[in-house]
Amino acid sequence: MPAIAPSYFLDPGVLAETLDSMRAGAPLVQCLTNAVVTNFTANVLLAAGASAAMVDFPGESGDFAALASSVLVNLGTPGSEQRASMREAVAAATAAHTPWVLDPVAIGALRIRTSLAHEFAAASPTVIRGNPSEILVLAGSGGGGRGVESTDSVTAAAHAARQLALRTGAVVAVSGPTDLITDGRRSVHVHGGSPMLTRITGGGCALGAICAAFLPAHPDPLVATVSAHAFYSAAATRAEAMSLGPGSFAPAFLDALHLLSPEQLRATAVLS
Ligand SMILES: Nc1ncnc2c1ncn2[C@@H]1O[C@H](COP(=O)(O)OP(=O)(O)OP(=O)(O)O)[C@@H](O)[C@H]1O
Ligand SMILES: Cc1ncsc1CCO
Ligand SMILES: [Mg+2]
Repeated sequence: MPAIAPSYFLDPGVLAETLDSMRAGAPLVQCLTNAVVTNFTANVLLAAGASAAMVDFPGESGDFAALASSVLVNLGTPGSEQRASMREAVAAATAAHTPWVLDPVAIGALRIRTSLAHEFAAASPTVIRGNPSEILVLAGSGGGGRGVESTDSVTAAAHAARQLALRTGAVVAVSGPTDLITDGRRSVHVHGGSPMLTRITGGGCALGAICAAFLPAHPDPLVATVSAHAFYSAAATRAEAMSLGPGSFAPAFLDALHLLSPEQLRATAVLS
């Protein structure tokens, strides 16, 4: 199999329509996410036009997963109570057909989150989103990155991403300078973004929440996930142009998520 699969052509007009329908639907995104990025993630969702609810306690998370538009399960700080909440939310989301996103943060050497990620990957997530090192671990062909950071390239994880997608039935999204989104048969690269997203915390974690926000907006999860990445990248490019460094990038990014129009997304998105 070649390192890079033939690209699937997606009309940029579809990205614009999906952004429009995400905002029109104002999805309620339940986030079970890590303690570092919770506030930033909620702000990113609100700026984009979605709603956020960090309902992550046992006894509540399952009930809420049945009502939410979509769910994010991010393994960044997986304490025992959060692990119980996540299991409850995954079971309820599955029963209620609520789409959900798995972000297997920093798996590899860390035993608890690595086995939890394998458990959840086998529970039919709609999307698995991670950096290249995380995707390689989940596919069974890597040892992990450096904490939450990747030590592998997107190209090095491309084959593993397709295999993981075919095995789990999930759309797999791999982030980096160029993002790769695949369902195992179709692959799309999203260019753009900003290295500033790696100089603030939560650049990848909030992208997982945006993927969850877009899932109810299009029936094809590959199209929804590509639209989410293209939107996020376009906003980051615009924010970088308006900022001096990480400190001013973060609020400029929220502004750009709020201001970016479907027409601007259609005109500036670069896919291959
Ligand atoms: N060099 C780069 N140029 C442009 N965009 C980038 C670059 N590196 C990462 N990105 C973008 O940053 C976002 C986060 O990707 P990254 O791979 O850093 O996630 P992550 O490692 O999971 O982050 P987190 O620390 O939140 O877990 C994505 O939108 C990606 O496209
Ligand atoms: C820094 C950090 N540590 C655990 S989760 C997290 C947020 C970025 O992934
Ligand atoms: Mg990450």
